[in-house]
Amino acid sequence: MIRLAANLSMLFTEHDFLDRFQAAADAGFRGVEYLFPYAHAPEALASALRESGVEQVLFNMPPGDWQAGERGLASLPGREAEFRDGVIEALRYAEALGCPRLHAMAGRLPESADSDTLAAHRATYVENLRFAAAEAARLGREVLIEPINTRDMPGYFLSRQDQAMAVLEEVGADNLRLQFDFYHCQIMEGDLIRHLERQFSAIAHVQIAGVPERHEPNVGEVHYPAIFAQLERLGYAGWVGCEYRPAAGTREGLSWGRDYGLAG
Ligand SMILES: O=C(O)[C@@H](O)C(=O)CO
Ligand SMILES: [Mg+2]
Repeated sequence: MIRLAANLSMLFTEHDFLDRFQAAADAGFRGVEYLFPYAHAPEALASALRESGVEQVLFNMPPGDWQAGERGLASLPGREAEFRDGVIEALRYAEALGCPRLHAMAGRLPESADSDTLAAHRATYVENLRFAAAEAARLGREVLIEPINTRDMPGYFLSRQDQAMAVLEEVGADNLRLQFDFYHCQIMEGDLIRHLERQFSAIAHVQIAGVPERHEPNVGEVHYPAIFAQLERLGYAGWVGCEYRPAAGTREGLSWGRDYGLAG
């Protein structure tokens, strides 16, 4: 069964952040995800979850200075202490929100990156992910890594599926898993169903959006009904994060999800 989660960083932005939980529930979503919870007290978020009856399915660890263009810390040499503090802070929120999985963003390479820079990022990434996975395991949580397309995020360290699979293997932690975002994979590599099949056992969460505009999933070059059918055939039991920017209003664009329980 396809279970849809609303990404509250992109959907329902017509509402104040804490009101988006109820708006998502009213539209038929049973789960929510978003980039970052840290601007709000965990108690306020927990009460928004409780009152709306939706589950918190995912959020991201602190990403460094987002306004300054940072996109995660996990692979950044010299920022290990900050990354590790962020892991502890994210786990504190995960406990308060009952959230089972956390995304650790990798960060960007400098423009001048050479092979030594790449090797240093890779070594830092592996060590930091080992730390994050061990801390998360003590609390029964998962840590996810997500390849992101370098057109939207130039220089992002983790951009390809085989790179992510090699990192998962090298870290070797059962609770370190893959966040498979069909939008990013289509832009970087295509061949979505074959990637899904090959990586299925590593996948803990998937996300969708239309390509190339990142609007509703029924607009653009990806045929999501075939992907949903394949997820069902494979027995996918996780959530499908709806991480797209509505072309007009959020509610106005939900008709694509009628077959999956949305009030479009
Ligand atoms: O795909 C994305 O953009 C997100 O899942 C994310 O976590 C980083 O922006
Ligand atoms: Mg994503």
